Amino acid sequence: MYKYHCLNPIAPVGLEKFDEDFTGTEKVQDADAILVRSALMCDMEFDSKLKVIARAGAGVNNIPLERCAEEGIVVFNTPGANANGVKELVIAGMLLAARDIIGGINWVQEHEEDGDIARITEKKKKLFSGTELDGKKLGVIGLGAIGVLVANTATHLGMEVYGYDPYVSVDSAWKLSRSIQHAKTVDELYKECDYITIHVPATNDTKGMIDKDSISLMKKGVVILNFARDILVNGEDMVDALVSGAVKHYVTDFPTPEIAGVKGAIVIPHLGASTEESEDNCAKMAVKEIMDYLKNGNIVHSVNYPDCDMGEKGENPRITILHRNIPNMLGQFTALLAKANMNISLLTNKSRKEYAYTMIDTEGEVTEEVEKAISQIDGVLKVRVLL
Ligand SMILES: NC(=O)C1=CN([C@@H]2O[C@H](COP(=O)(O)OP(=O)(O)OC[C@H]3O[C@@H](n4cnc5c(N)ncnc54)[C@H](O)[C@@H]3O)[C@@H](O)[C@H]2O)C=CC1
Ligand SMILES: O=C(O)C(=O)COP(=O)(O)O
Repeated sequence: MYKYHCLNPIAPVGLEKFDEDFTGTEKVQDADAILVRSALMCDMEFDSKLKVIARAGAGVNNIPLERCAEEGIVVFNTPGANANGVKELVIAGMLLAARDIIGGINWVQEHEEDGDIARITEKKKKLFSGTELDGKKLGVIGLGAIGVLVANTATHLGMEVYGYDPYVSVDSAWKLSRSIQHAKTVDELYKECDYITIHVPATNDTKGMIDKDSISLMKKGVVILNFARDILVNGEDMVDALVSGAVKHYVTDFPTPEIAGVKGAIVIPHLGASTEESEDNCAKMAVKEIMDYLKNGNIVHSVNYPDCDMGEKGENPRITILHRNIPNMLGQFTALLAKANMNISLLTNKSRKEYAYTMIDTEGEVTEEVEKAISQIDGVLKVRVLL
C-alpha cells in the first residue's frame, strides 16, 4: 500500500482517482508521495521513504529540485493544466488596467446609500473613463502553455501581438497564431508595446528581468502584467516607475508589502490558477503521474529527472534505477544481472543533465542481494524493484 500526503488542499476529483493501492496519510514522514501547490518546501527535510513529489500546477520554484534529485525523489509538475485559468485572469488584468473598473466600483460602493445615485452616476462617470485594448500592442514574454493562450486570445481582441521566447518548444510554436509577430530580441518588444506580460519560470536567469534598465526601454505609461512570479520584477524599481509614471499600471498576481499599496499597482492575491477547472485538471494530472511512477516506474512530466516511459508493468519484475549521468552505469547494471544469471526482456535508459534513469524488465526473480548490489554501485541514487 502506498501512502500520499497533501501539503495543500488538492481537488477531491483528483484524489478520487487513486486506486485501492493508495491511501492518504496525515503524517508527511510516512508518505511515499507528496502532492503540493504553492507550499514552500525548500527547507523541508525528506524521509528516505519519500519517492515522489507532484506539484499540482506549473511553477516549481517552491521545491528544492536539485536536492530532491540527489535524494532520489522524482518531482513532477502538471504542464498546461492550469494555463487557461491564468490566461483568463491576464485578460481581466489588461481590462482592469485599461478601464477604471475598480475605481468605478469602489465609488458605487461608497455611494450605495445615496438615493440620488442614479443621477450623480451620470455626472461622475467621466472620472472613471479609460481606453480600449483594440489596436494596442501587446508583448508576451515566454510562449509556453500560458503565453501562447494569452497571445492568441489577445489577437481576437484586436491587439497587435509580439511574442518573445528564445527557447520556444515545437509544440508551442505549432499552437501560436500566425498573426503573432516574432520579436527577435526582448528589447524590440520593450520598445514597441503598450502592454507587456511575462510568462516565464522563476529561475536565476529570469530573476529581476524587469528592472529600471528594461523599464527605461519601454514606452512611457506602459502597462506591465506579472502572473508568473514576484521575483521576476525588481520591486524597488517598479515602485519608482509607478511613482514617476514611467509605468502606468503594474498588474500582478503576487502581493508583496512593497507593492501592495502603491498607486497604479493592481494587486491580485495569487488567483491565476484558482478556478474549479484548473484545480481539477492539475489534481487529476498529478495523481496520474504519481500512480504511473509508483506502480509502473514511468516518469512523465518530471522537472528533475528525464521522462522515461516503458508502458504498464507486466508479469515480470521491473527494476528502476535513478542514478548519475556518468559513463559505464548501464554496463555495470547489465554485467551484474548477467552474473546473477538473469535475462533482460526490456531496457530503457534516459538522461537529463547530471541525472539519468534506467528501467529494466527482467525474467525471473530479483533477489534482495541483486537489489542491494545495484544500490551499492557508485552513482546510483535510488533503486526500486516493482513486483
Ligand atoms: N499566477 C498563477 O497562478 C500561475 C503562475 N504560473 C507561472 O507562470 C509560469 C509559466 O507557466 P507556463 O506557461 O505553464 O510554463 P511553460 O513551461 O509552459 O512556459 C514557460 C515558457 O517560458 C519560456 N522561457 C524560459 N525562459 C525564458 C526567457 N528568459 N525569456 C523568454 N522566454 C523564456 C520557455 O521557453 C517556455 O516556453 C510558471 O513557471 C509559473 O511561475 C503558472 C501557473 C499559474
Ligand atoms: O501553477 C503555478 O505555478 C501557480 O502559480 C499556481 O499556484 P497555486 O496552485 O494556485 O498555488
